[in-house]
Amino acid sequence: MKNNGYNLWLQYTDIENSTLKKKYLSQIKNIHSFGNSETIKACVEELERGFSGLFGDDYFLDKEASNNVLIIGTISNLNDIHQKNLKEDVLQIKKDGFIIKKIEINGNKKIVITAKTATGVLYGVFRFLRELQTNQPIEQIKIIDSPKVDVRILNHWDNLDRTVERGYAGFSIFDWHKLPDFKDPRYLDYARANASIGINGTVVNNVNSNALILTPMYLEKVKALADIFRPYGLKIYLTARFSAPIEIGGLKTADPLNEDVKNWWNEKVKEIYKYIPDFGGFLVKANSEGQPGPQDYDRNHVDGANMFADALAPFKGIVMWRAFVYSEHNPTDRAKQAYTEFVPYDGKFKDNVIIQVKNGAIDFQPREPFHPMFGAMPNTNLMIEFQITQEYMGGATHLVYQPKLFQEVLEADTYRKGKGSIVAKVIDGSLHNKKLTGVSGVSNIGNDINWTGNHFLQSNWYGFGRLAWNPYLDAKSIADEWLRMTFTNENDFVNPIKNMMIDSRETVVNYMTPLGLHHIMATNHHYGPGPWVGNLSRPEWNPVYYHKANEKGVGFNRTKTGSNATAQYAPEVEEMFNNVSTTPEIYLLWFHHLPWDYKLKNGKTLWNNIALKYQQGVNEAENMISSWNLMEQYVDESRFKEIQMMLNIQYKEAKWWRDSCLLYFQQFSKMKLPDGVEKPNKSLNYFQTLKHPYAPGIKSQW
Ligand SMILES: CO[C@H]1[C@H](O)[C@@H](O)[C@H](O)O[C@@H]1C(=O)O
Repeated sequence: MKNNGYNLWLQYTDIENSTLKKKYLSQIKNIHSFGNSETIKACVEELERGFSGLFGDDYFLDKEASNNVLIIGTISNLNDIHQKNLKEDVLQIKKDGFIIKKIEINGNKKIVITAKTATGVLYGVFRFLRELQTNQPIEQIKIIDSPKVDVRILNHWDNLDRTVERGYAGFSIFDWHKLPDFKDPRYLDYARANASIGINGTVVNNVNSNALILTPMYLEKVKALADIFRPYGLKIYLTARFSAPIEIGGLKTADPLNEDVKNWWNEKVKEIYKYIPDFGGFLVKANSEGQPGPQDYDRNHVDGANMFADALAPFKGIVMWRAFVYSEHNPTDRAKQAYTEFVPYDGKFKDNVIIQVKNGAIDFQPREPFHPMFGAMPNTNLMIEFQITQEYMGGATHLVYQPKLFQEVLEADTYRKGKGSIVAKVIDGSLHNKKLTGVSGVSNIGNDINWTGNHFLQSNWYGFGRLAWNPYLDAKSIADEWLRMTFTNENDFVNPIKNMMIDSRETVVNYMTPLGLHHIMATNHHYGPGPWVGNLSRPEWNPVYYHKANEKGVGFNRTKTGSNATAQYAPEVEEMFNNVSTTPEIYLLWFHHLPWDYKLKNGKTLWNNIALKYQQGVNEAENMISSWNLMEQYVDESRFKEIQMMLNIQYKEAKWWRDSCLLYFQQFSKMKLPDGVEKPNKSLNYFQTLKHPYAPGIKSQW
């Protein structure tokens, strides 16, 4: 049968190593489950699904067996003897954490999967299945693991008409037209996939929000989804359009300090909780890119966020208030606006507000320095937002393994409480002892059969979830797990392809935006190169705003002699970025405008370095094809070929990037290309923005 990738990393294919399979089977003779909640039922179903796949025809349960059995249930539902045995271990788990442990009671061996909550048990079940999928020994199994972050959430930029803003994997999986009556089985698989990596929340509609989602007709539909997701520990959240009281409430204003407006939201929230008693709360994009917000009424973000917080607090709901704000009021440097608008209000937001900050201060570039807001608001809850979908990284066509990018950000040192104050500590709340923490990711999921448009980009959904659970994990080991579960345990496949994935992030930086260049993608749709003049309606929608190339040089001076964005970092970081010789070269042109003949550490000119990086990126994209071509024997035909075709497009487009950027910048540098860099193919009209025939992922017209 063709493998169409629908089963993601939950392939549960027959374990190839027959000795290992036998060993597993001898230790799992029966499943004893305790408790009968929907979640515990889901645990048993998942185990059965997993076992029948992994063990194939050899799978059968011996209903009589009491030795070598699997015990499933929350700790309070297990019998006394089990509870006693696990007393010490239970002290180590937090929140939805779990224990998987081999124990022996009266000569009977058991593997216990338990937790304080049923959702924790489910996480343990998926973890146990992962151990089998990746062929780990289970004789002495003892795994105790807890999430380090509270809210681990996907943000779907899905519109009610099923288009997906910046989505490249088809239409939205949420079929609002057929809901609530038609419950697509895919909703359940979506919940399973999320639960398997510990994702516990989802915002099902776009931050560029449509107020209709808050009307009864839509709330019925949202409720249907919530009911399907609930057993999997997946909470539903919605975006709240700030002007909803006017649009669907008939009020004349949405002023957050107006009593009628407050009452309207209070009532609306009550209504939502009638449909969905465990509703998670709101995500709000306000006063950004034309969205309505409190500033329309001369109020500030605190006024706006706290209004929602008050309405949600009685139900324990939260408000994720986005810090991605920029507007024409800040013409010198868009990178500074979020910090300027939020940091002065530190400590003013209510406890159930969490400020959602993109990983960098501009916008999900292939590489950005960490956002200066991380660590700068010690008295405010603050979460990180990553973009799993690849708005600025070739849509779903380019293989870019993003956990490497996520890890780079999480490991960056903010120095806010001295050396070692890394972003991960801000995010898990340990740096400033935060009560509410979160990690969000803009989903790359659509209704394509393989969910993410490209088989390999499933790893970004997977890796996002793993890092949200534990922001200290290593991207390489995540890739290892994912490859084994998704394809095969053959080391001759896993090792080279893992390296290919790990290197893919630097490759995309090389062929798109080396040495700190950024936002030079084609204007509006952001697919392909476009360093030339783009959308003129606003300066910061124009790539020339970001690279500032002229005869004298290239780069954005953000030091104290320029926009002074560096001043938004802790003094140690500020100093490092202000000084060109201590700025890591990967961020050079992010912070400095430098002459074309400026010498880098390798003694070569800036121009030559730029050119060589573009070439390197192309070479690496070509090498990905050769690495993949050696793997035919390990992968089913359909996935092998689909990936191969994608890699060929990526290589073609890497050349497109190299040629257009070098030809464009050469007009200013007026320097020759160094040896080793292929001559751009001038016959193509490169200085034109790609007119995409159907423009996937275009911005919606709100
Ligand atoms: C949802 O809108 C998006 C917009 O499409 C995108 O180009 C930009 O990256 O960010 C916005 C945001 O994050 O709000």
